[in-house]
Amino acid sequence: MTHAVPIELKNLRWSVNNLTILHDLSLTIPAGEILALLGPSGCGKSTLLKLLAGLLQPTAGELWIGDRCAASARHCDAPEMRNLGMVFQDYALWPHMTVAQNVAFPLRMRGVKKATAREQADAALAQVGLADFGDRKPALLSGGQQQRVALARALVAKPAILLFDEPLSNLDRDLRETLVHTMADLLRSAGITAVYVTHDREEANTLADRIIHLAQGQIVSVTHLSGDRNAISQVS
Ligand SMILES: Nc1ncnc2c1ncn2[C@@H]1O[C@H](COP(=O)(O)OP(=O)(O)OP(=O)(O)O)[C@@H](O)[C@H]1O
Repeated sequence: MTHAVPIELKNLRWSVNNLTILHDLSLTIPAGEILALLGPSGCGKSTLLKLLAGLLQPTAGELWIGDRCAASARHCDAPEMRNLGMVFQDYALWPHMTVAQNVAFPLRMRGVKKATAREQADAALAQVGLADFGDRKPALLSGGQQQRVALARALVAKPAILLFDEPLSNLDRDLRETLVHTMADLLRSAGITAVYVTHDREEANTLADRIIHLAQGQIVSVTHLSGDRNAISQVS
């Protein structure tokens, strides 16, 4: 079990070329919550994810991760200081490495010895249902299996936060349905705080504790799914 951390956005703004893309967002994501970000193309979902990851710096406001101000207009903690993992749409696996080497890579980068890293990679692969796939090359795996490898690679370093950018959008519907359940189970049992960007309302409904609906860089409504799964609050 990971030590989950809360995330807090305090009037977080991001502008580029005098254009404000995210408008002073304020939001608290409690430790261990799975939050889905839903909204039309161009509303700012990926931009918000990049601010959380440390790939962009806010123009104004503050981002708090746990009890630390991770970013503001004055400073920005590097991604590797934030104890987070990311899973992308295109898997981003290294083709020249085996599946196990891909999963072990974040551990090797931290100086974990080869044998220990392999053991932990095998355990992470077992978690995502790929126990026997460690010695294969990623190209020999299906899209759904490659995305499981990417998930194992994100989980292996035991991050406090996982960020997902439309991870299932390249897969067919049946696979998406299976994988979304696998992800929800893994995130809940690991107690990870997760932010999950998607276009797919059903996926968000299945996975998330809460859905934030974004439009034109603003939060327009919030749907609470745990407890009363139909409670929707409008944000004026
Ligand atoms: N570096 C940049 N320079 C100029 N405009 C940018 C830059 N990055 C993002 N934008 C603009 O910010 C807006 C939000 O982009 P973002 O990628 O966050 O949207 P999104 O909701 O993730 O869209 P999609 O669902 O299509 O991925 C878009 O209008 C985009 O063109």
